[in-house]
Amino acid sequence: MTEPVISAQGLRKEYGDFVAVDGIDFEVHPGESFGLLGPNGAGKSTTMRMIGGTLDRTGGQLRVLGLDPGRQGPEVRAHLGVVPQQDNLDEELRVRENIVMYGRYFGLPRSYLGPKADELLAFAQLEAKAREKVDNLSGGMKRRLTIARGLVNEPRILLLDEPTTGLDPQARHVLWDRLFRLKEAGTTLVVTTHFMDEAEQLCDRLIVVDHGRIMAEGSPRQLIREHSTREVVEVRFGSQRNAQVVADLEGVGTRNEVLPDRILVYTDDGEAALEEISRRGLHPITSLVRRSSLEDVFLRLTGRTLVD
Ligand SMILES: Nc1ncnc2c1ncn2[C@@H]1O[C@H](COP(=O)(O)OP(=O)(O)OP(=O)(O)O)[C@@H](O)[C@H]1O
Repeated sequence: MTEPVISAQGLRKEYGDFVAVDGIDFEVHPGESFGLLGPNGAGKSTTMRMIGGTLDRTGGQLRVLGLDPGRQGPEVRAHLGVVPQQDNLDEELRVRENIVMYGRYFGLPRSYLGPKADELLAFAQLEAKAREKVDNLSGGMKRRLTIARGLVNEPRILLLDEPTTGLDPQARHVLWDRLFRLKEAGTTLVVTTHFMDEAEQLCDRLIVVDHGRIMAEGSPRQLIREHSTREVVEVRFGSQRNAQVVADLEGVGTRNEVLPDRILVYTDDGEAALEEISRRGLHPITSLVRRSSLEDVFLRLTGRTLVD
Protein backbone atom coordinates (compact mmCIF):
# COMPACT_ATOMS: atom_id res chain seq x y z
CA MET A 1 0.00 0.00 0.00
CA THR A 2 1.20 3.52 -0.82
CA GLU A 3 2.16 5.94 1.96
CA PRO A 4 -0.75 8.13 3.08
CA VAL A 5 -0.48 11.81 2.11
CA ILE A 6 -2.29 12.76 5.32
CA SER A 7 -2.35 10.77 8.53
CA ALA A 8 -3.93 11.76 11.84
CA GLN A 9 -3.76 9.83 15.10
CA GLY A 10 -5.65 11.02 18.13
CA LEU A 11 -5.93 14.47 16.52
CA ARG A 12 -7.42 16.90 18.98
CA LYS A 13 -8.35 20.58 19.22
CA GLU A 14 -9.62 22.31 22.32
CA TYR A 15 -10.80 25.90 22.52
CA GLY A 16 -10.51 26.55 26.25
CA ASP A 17 -12.74 23.92 27.87
CA PHE A 18 -14.53 23.14 24.64
CA VAL A 19 -13.35 20.10 22.67
CA ALA A 20 -13.96 20.79 18.95
CA VAL A 21 -12.01 17.76 17.64
CA ASP A 22 -11.92 14.88 20.03
CA GLY A 23 -9.07 12.53 19.15
CA ILE A 24 -9.73 11.43 15.57
CA ASP A 25 -7.75 8.94 13.46
CA PHE A 26 -7.79 8.88 9.66
CA GLU A 27 -5.56 8.48 6.63
CA VAL A 28 -5.87 9.98 3.16
CA HIS A 29 -4.17 8.17 0.29
CA PRO A 30 -2.69 9.72 -2.86
CA GLY A 31 -5.23 10.43 -5.58
CA GLU A 32 -8.27 9.71 -3.48
CA SER A 33 -11.17 11.98 -2.83
CA PHE A 34 -11.67 11.93 0.91
CA GLY A 35 -14.63 13.48 2.71
CA LEU A 36 -15.50 14.76 6.16
CA LEU A 37 -19.28 14.60 6.37
CA GLY A 38 -21.08 16.06 9.36
CA PRO A 39 -23.47 18.77 10.50
CA ASN A 40 -22.55 22.36 11.35
CA GLY A 41 -20.22 22.51 14.32
CA ALA A 42 -18.98 18.91 13.95
CA GLY A 43 -15.34 20.03 13.79
CA LYS A 44 -14.76 19.75 10.04
CA SER A 45 -13.33 23.24 9.42
CA THR A 46 -11.18 22.97 12.52
CA THR A 47 -9.70 19.73 11.16
CA MET A 48 -9.10 21.30 7.75
CA ARG A 49 -7.33 24.28 9.30
CA MET A 50 -5.05 21.98 11.29
CA ILE A 51 -4.20 20.10 8.07
CA GLY A 52 -3.48 23.41 6.33
CA GLY A 53 -1.19 24.53 9.14
CA THR A 54 -3.22 27.64 9.99
CA LEU A 55 -4.42 26.30 13.35
CA ASP A 56 -2.32 24.45 15.92
CA ARG A 57 -3.57 21.16 17.28
CA THR A 58 -3.73 20.68 21.02
CA GLY A 59 -3.08 16.95 20.90
CA GLY A 60 -2.32 13.90 18.79
CA GLN A 61 -0.22 13.37 15.69
CA LEU A 62 -0.70 14.87 12.26
CA ARG A 63 1.43 14.39 9.16
CA VAL A 64 0.80 15.99 5.78
CA LEU A 65 3.11 14.77 3.01
CA GLY A 66 5.37 13.50 5.78
CA LEU A 67 5.60 16.97 7.39
CA ASP A 68 4.17 18.37 10.61
CA PRO A 69 1.83 21.24 9.64
CA GLY A 70 2.08 22.63 13.18
CA ARG A 71 5.82 23.22 12.84
CA GLN A 72 6.39 23.22 9.09
CA GLY A 73 3.37 25.27 7.94
CA PRO A 74 5.03 27.05 4.99
CA GLU A 75 6.57 23.83 3.62
CA VAL A 76 3.21 22.06 3.89
CA ARG A 77 1.28 24.96 2.33
CA ALA A 78 3.62 24.99 -0.67
CA HIS A 79 2.07 21.66 -1.70
CA LEU A 80 -1.53 22.43 -0.71
CA GLY A 81 -4.37 24.25 -2.41
CA VAL A 82 -6.91 25.72 -0.05
CA VAL A 83 -10.51 26.62 -0.87
CA PRO A 84 -11.96 28.11 2.31
CA GLN A 85 -15.62 28.10 3.28
CA GLN A 86 -15.99 31.84 2.61
CA ASP A 87 -14.61 33.10 -0.69
CA ASN A 88 -11.78 35.47 0.16
CA LEU A 89 -11.06 36.77 -3.32
CA ASP A 90 -9.49 40.19 -3.70
CA GLU A 91 -12.39 42.39 -4.80
CA GLU A 92 -9.98 45.16 -5.82
CA LEU A 93 -8.42 42.95 -8.46
CA ARG A 94 -9.84 41.61 -11.70
CA VAL A 95 -10.50 37.91 -12.16
CA ARG A 96 -7.22 36.95 -13.83
CA GLU A 97 -5.19 39.18 -11.50
CA ASN A 98 -6.56 37.28 -8.53
CA ILE A 99 -4.81 34.16 -9.75
CA VAL A 100 -1.57 35.93 -10.68
CA MET A 101 -1.29 37.83 -7.39
CA TYR A 102 -2.02 34.72 -5.36
CA GLY A 103 0.79 32.97 -7.22
CA ARG A 104 3.10 35.86 -6.32
CA TYR A 105 2.56 35.07 -2.63
CA PHE A 106 4.10 31.66 -3.36
CA GLY A 107 7.04 33.41 -4.98
CA LEU A 108 6.18 31.99 -8.40
CA PRO A 109 7.74 33.87 -11.35
CA ARG A 110 5.63 35.99 -13.74
CA SER A 111 6.85 33.91 -16.70
CA TYR A 112 5.16 30.89 -15.10
CA LEU A 113 2.11 32.74 -13.80
CA GLY A 114 0.92 34.25 -17.11
CA PRO A 115 0.36 30.98 -18.97
CA LYS A 116 -0.71 29.25 -15.74
CA ALA A 117 -3.45 31.83 -15.10
CA ASP A 118 -4.79 31.34 -18.64
CA GLU A 119 -4.75 27.55 -18.23
CA LEU A 120 -6.60 27.81 -14.91
CA LEU A 121 -9.17 30.27 -16.26
CA ALA A 122 -9.89 27.81 -19.07
CA PHE A 123 -10.20 24.99 -16.54
CA ALA A 124 -12.61 27.07 -14.43
CA GLN A 125 -14.59 28.09 -17.55
CA LEU A 126 -13.87 31.74 -16.82
CA GLU A 127 -11.81 32.81 -19.86
CA ALA A 128 -14.52 35.22 -20.93
CA LYS A 129 -14.47 36.83 -17.48
CA ALA A 130 -10.69 37.30 -17.23
CA ARG A 131 -10.88 41.11 -17.10
CA GLU A 132 -14.13 41.39 -15.14
CA LYS A 133 -14.32 42.70 -11.63
CA VAL A 134 -14.73 39.91 -9.10
CA ASP A 135 -17.88 41.62 -7.85
CA ASN A 136 -19.60 40.96 -11.18
CA LEU A 137 -19.23 37.18 -10.90
CA SER A 138 -22.04 34.87 -9.80
CA GLY A 139 -21.60 32.76 -6.66
CA GLY A 140 -20.70 29.69 -8.73
CA MET A 141 -18.12 31.64 -10.75
CA LYS A 142 -16.52 33.00 -7.57
CA ARG A 143 -16.19 29.47 -6.23
CA ARG A 144 -14.61 28.30 -9.47
CA LEU A 145 -12.20 31.21 -9.35
CA THR A 146 -11.29 30.38 -5.75
CA ILE A 147 -10.58 26.81 -6.84
CA ALA A 148 -8.55 28.01 -9.85
CA ARG A 149 -6.56 30.29 -7.55
CA GLY A 150 -5.95 27.41 -5.14
CA LEU A 151 -4.43 25.39 -8.00
CA VAL A 152 -1.85 28.00 -8.98
CA ASN A 153 1.00 26.20 -7.18
CA GLU A 154 0.02 22.82 -8.72
CA PRO A 155 -0.83 21.41 -5.28
CA ARG A 156 -0.66 17.71 -4.53
CA ILE A 157 -3.64 18.06 -2.20
CA LEU A 158 -6.63 20.38 -2.57
CA LEU A 159 -8.57 21.16 0.62
CA LEU A 160 -12.17 22.22 -0.02
CA ASP A 161 -14.26 23.43 2.91
CA GLU A 162 -17.99 23.21 2.04
CA PRO A 163 -17.34 23.82 -1.67
CA THR A 164 -20.95 24.22 -2.81
CA THR A 165 -22.72 25.74 0.19
CA GLY A 166 -24.96 28.57 -1.02
CA LEU A 167 -24.85 27.59 -4.70
CA ASP A 168 -27.86 26.73 -6.84
CA PRO A 169 -28.21 23.16 -8.18
CA GLN A 170 -26.83 23.92 -11.63
CA ALA A 171 -23.76 25.72 -10.25
CA ARG A 172 -23.16 22.80 -7.89
CA HIS A 173 -23.13 20.34 -10.80
CA VAL A 174 -20.68 22.47 -12.80
CA LEU A 175 -18.41 22.59 -9.76
CA TRP A 176 -18.62 18.85 -9.12
CA ASP A 177 -17.68 18.25 -12.75
CA ARG A 178 -14.55 20.43 -12.38
CA LEU A 179 -13.56 18.65 -9.16
CA PHE A 180 -14.08 15.28 -10.80
CA ARG A 181 -11.66 16.33 -13.56
CA LEU A 182 -9.06 17.31 -10.99
CA LYS A 183 -9.38 13.97 -9.33
CA GLU A 184 -9.01 12.22 -12.70
CA ALA A 185 -5.80 14.20 -13.19
CA GLY A 186 -4.46 12.74 -9.93
CA THR A 187 -5.01 15.56 -7.41
CA THR A 188 -5.92 14.34 -3.93
CA LEU A 189 -9.11 16.05 -2.74
CA VAL A 190 -10.16 16.54 0.86
CA VAL A 191 -13.71 17.83 1.06
CA THR A 192 -15.85 18.85 4.02
CA THR A 193 -19.58 18.92 3.52
CA HIS A 194 -22.88 18.65 5.31
CA PHE A 195 -24.60 17.63 2.07
CA MET A 196 -24.99 13.91 1.68
CA ASP A 197 -25.49 14.19 -2.09
CA GLU A 198 -22.18 16.04 -2.37
CA ALA A 199 -20.40 13.36 -0.33
CA GLU A 200 -21.95 10.65 -2.52
CA GLN A 201 -20.97 12.49 -5.72
CA LEU A 202 -17.44 13.41 -4.79
CA CYS A 203 -15.99 11.09 -2.19
CA ASP A 204 -14.34 7.71 -2.66
CA ARG A 205 -14.15 7.37 1.08
CA LEU A 206 -15.30 9.46 3.99
CA ILE A 207 -15.55 9.83 7.71
CA VAL A 208 -18.86 10.75 9.28
CA VAL A 209 -18.14 13.22 12.09
CA ASP A 210 -20.33 14.54 14.87
CA HIS A 211 -19.31 16.50 17.99
CA GLY A 212 -15.65 16.19 17.06
CA ARG A 213 -15.72 12.37 16.86
CA ILE A 214 -15.72 9.89 14.00
CA MET A 215 -18.98 7.94 13.92
CA ALA A 216 -18.17 5.77 10.89
CA GLU A 217 -15.73 5.44 8.02
CA GLY A 218 -15.91 3.90 4.55
CA SER A 219 -17.00 4.44 0.97
CA PRO A 220 -20.53 5.84 0.57
CA ARG A 221 -21.66 2.42 -0.63
CA GLN A 222 -20.05 0.57 2.29
CA LEU A 223 -21.52 2.98 4.82
CA ILE A 224 -25.00 2.58 3.39
CA ARG A 225 -24.65 -1.21 3.30
CA GLU A 226 -23.40 -1.37 6.90
CA HIS A 227 -25.75 1.14 8.49
CA SER A 228 -28.92 1.16 6.44
CA THR A 229 -31.22 -1.01 4.34
CA ARG A 230 -31.30 -1.06 0.53
CA GLU A 231 -34.47 1.03 0.29
CA VAL A 232 -36.51 3.46 2.34
CA VAL A 233 -40.24 4.12 2.15
CA GLU A 234 -41.19 7.68 3.09
CA VAL A 235 -44.80 8.00 4.16
CA ARG A 236 -46.69 11.10 5.29
CA PHE A 237 -49.92 10.86 7.25
CA GLY A 238 -50.13 14.52 8.32
CA SER A 239 -48.32 15.90 11.35
CA GLN A 240 -51.13 14.91 13.75
CA ARG A 241 -51.32 11.27 12.72
CA ASN A 242 -47.64 10.36 12.16
CA ALA A 243 -47.08 9.58 15.84
CA GLN A 244 -50.27 7.47 16.14
CA VAL A 245 -49.61 5.49 12.99
CA VAL A 246 -46.05 4.50 13.79
CA ALA A 247 -47.18 1.64 16.07
CA ASP A 248 -49.30 0.23 13.21
CA LEU A 249 -46.23 0.23 10.98
CA GLU A 250 -44.31 -2.02 13.38
CA GLY A 251 -42.66 -4.88 11.52
CA VAL A 252 -43.34 -3.57 8.00
CA GLY A 253 -39.66 -2.81 7.60
CA THR A 254 -36.69 -3.64 9.78
CA ARG A 255 -36.84 -0.22 11.48
CA ASN A 256 -38.84 3.03 11.45
CA GLU A 257 -37.77 6.61 12.05
CA VAL A 258 -40.36 9.26 12.89
CA LEU A 259 -39.41 12.73 11.63
CA PRO A 260 -41.59 15.80 12.22
CA ASP A 261 -43.15 15.62 8.74
CA ARG A 262 -42.82 11.95 7.74
CA ILE A 263 -42.08 8.41 8.77
CA LEU A 264 -39.19 6.50 7.23
CA VAL A 265 -39.63 2.75 6.91
CA TYR A 266 -36.33 0.95 6.35
CA THR A 267 -36.61 -2.15 4.19
CA ASP A 268 -34.83 -4.03 1.42
CA ASP A 269 -38.00 -4.12 -0.69
CA GLY A 270 -39.86 -0.82 -0.77
CA GLU A 271 -42.69 -1.90 -3.07
CA ALA A 272 -43.48 -4.93 -0.88
CA ALA A 273 -43.46 -2.65 2.19
CA LEU A 274 -45.90 -0.25 0.51
CA GLU A 275 -48.23 -3.17 -0.28
CA GLU A 276 -48.04 -4.29 3.34
CA ILE A 277 -48.85 -0.75 4.52
CA SER A 278 -52.03 -0.66 2.43
CA ARG A 279 -52.92 -4.27 3.48
CA ARG A 280 -52.89 -2.97 7.05
CA GLY A 281 -55.52 -0.39 6.06
CA LEU A 282 -53.12 2.55 6.37
CA HIS A 283 -53.45 5.21 3.72
CA PRO A 284 -50.64 7.75 3.67
CA ILE A 285 -51.28 11.15 2.07
CA THR A 286 -48.04 10.72 0.12
CA SER A 287 -45.58 7.86 -0.19
CA LEU A 288 -42.38 7.28 -2.05
CA VAL A 289 -39.78 4.56 -2.32
CA ARG A 290 -36.13 5.59 -2.63
CA ARG A 291 -32.70 4.09 -2.16
CA SER A 292 -30.93 4.60 1.15
CA SER A 293 -28.52 7.54 1.27
CA LEU A 294 -25.81 8.84 3.58
CA GLU A 295 -28.51 10.95 5.25
CA ASP A 296 -30.04 7.66 6.46
CA VAL A 297 -26.62 6.55 7.69
CA PHE A 298 -26.25 9.76 9.67
CA LEU A 299 -29.74 9.44 11.12
CA ARG A 300 -29.02 5.85 12.14
CA LEU A 301 -25.71 6.78 13.79
CA THR A 302 -26.78 9.96 15.59
CA GLY A 303 -30.58 10.02 15.70
CA ARG A 304 -30.46 13.39 13.94
CA THR A 305 -30.70 14.69 10.39
CA LEU A 306 -27.63 16.25 8.77
CA VAL A 307 -29.22 19.57 7.86
CA ASP A 308 -31.66 20.93 10.42
N1 LIG B 1 -12.07 30.09 17.74
C1 LIG B 1 -13.00 29.35 18.34
N2 LIG B 1 -13.26 29.48 19.67
C2 LIG B 1 -14.18 28.74 20.30
N3 LIG B 1 -14.93 27.79 19.68
C3 LIG B 1 -14.73 27.60 18.37
C4 LIG B 1 -13.76 28.37 17.63
N4 LIG B 1 -13.79 27.95 16.34
C5 LIG B 1 -14.72 26.98 16.27
N5 LIG B 1 -15.29 26.76 17.49
C6 LIG B 1 -16.33 25.77 17.81
O1 LIG B 1 -15.84 24.49 17.48
C7 LIG B 1 -16.88 23.66 16.95
C8 LIG B 1 -16.43 23.12 15.62
O2 LIG B 1 -16.37 24.17 14.68
P1 LIG B 1 -16.04 23.91 13.15
O3 LIG B 1 -16.08 25.24 12.45
O4 LIG B 1 -14.81 23.12 13.02
O5 LIG B 1 -17.29 23.02 12.71
P2 LIG B 1 -17.71 22.57 11.26
O6 LIG B 1 -18.00 21.12 11.34
O7 LIG B 1 -16.72 23.00 10.26
O8 LIG B 1 -19.05 23.36 11.05
P3 LIG B 1 -19.34 24.56 10.05
O9 LIG B 1 -19.74 23.91 8.79
O10 LIG B 1 -20.46 25.28 10.73
O11 LIG B 1 -18.08 25.36 9.96
C9 LIG B 1 -18.12 24.54 16.87
O12 LIG B 1 -18.93 24.25 17.98
C10 LIG B 1 -17.56 25.94 16.94
O13 LIG B 1 -18.50 26.82 17.56
